[in-house]
Amino acid sequence: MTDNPARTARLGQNQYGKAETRVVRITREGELHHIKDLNVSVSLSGDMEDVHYFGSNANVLPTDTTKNTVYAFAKEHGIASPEEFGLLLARHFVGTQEPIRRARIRIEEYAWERIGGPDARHSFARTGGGTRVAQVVHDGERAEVVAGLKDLTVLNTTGSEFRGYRKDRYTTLPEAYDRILATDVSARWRYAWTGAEGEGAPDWDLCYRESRRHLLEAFAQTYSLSLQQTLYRMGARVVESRPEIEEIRLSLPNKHHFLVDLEPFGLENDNEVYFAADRPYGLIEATVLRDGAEALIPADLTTL
Ligand SMILES: O=c1[nH]c(=O)c2[nH]c(=O)[nH]c2[nH]1
Repeated sequence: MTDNPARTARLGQNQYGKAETRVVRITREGELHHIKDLNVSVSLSGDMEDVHYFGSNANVLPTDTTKNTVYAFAKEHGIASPEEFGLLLARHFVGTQEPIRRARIRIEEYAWERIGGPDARHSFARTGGGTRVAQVVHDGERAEVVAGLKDLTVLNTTGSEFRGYRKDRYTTLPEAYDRILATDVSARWRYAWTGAEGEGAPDWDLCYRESRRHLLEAFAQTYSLSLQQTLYRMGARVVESRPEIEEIRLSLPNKHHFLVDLEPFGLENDNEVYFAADRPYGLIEATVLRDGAEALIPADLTTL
C-alpha cells in the first residue's frame, strides 16, 4: 500500500505527536531540591501516507507513547536544558522508529526561584521575566536548534523619541520627544551547530543567559529613535557577542502609553500619568543575521 486512493487529491505536509506535555522533574540532593518545569510538544513526520490514505496504523507510533517517552526520559536522563532534552527526544524517535524521518521538539521552560530565605531548600516561586523556549529539529543527519524567549516585558521611562516620520492626510500622531517605550520581547535565535560528528555542542544554558542579558542591556542602553532601531540594536548585540548564533528574529509589540489629558481636572500632566493601552499595538519584527548567514527562522514567530 502507498497508492493514493483518490484521483484528484493528494497528501501534503503532515506531522503528528503529543502537544504540550507538562513535565516537572525534581532532583533531590539530600534536602536540597531542584526543579525543572517544561511544556514539551512532539511532532513526528515520515512514511505516513498509509495511515492517511488507508487508515493503516502500521507506521504510527502512538502520540500517547511520545508523551510517555517525555516522562520516562525526564526520569532516566534528567533535564539538563530544554535544548539538550529536545535533542535527546528527537534523536530517539528518528533513531529507533524506522518510518519516522524527522522529529521536531518544541519546549517552553517555566523558571522558578527559591524562596524562604537562606535555608530554603524546597520552596519556589514562579518567576516573571519571560519564558525560555527551544525548538529542535532532527532528520537523522542534521540537527537545527532554535532557542529564545517570549513574554519578557520591558519598559524605558525615557530615552525614547518618535518623530520625523512620513505624514499624510490621515496622520494625527503627535511627534514624541520623550515617550515611554515598552514591549514584550519575543526572540528566537538559531545556532550554527548542526550536530555533525566531532562538533562540540554549545553551552546551551550559558548562551541562553548571555543572549537574554544582551537583549535586556541593549534595550536599556539604546537611546531610541524608533522601536525598529532598538530592535536592530538588540539583535545585533546578540549576533556580535555570541559566535554560536547565526541569526536572531525579534517580534516586538509597541505597548503604547498615552498621556492622559488632565486639563479637565485643572491639573497639568508633566509626563507623569499614562493610559497603558493593550490594543491595538504597533508590531515591529525583523531578523538580524551574521554576515553570510542564511535566514532560516520563519517570519511568523507565533508558528515557532
Ligand atoms: O517606534 C515606533 N515605530 C513606528 O513605526 C511607529 N509608528 C507609530 O505610530 N509609532 C511608532 N513608534
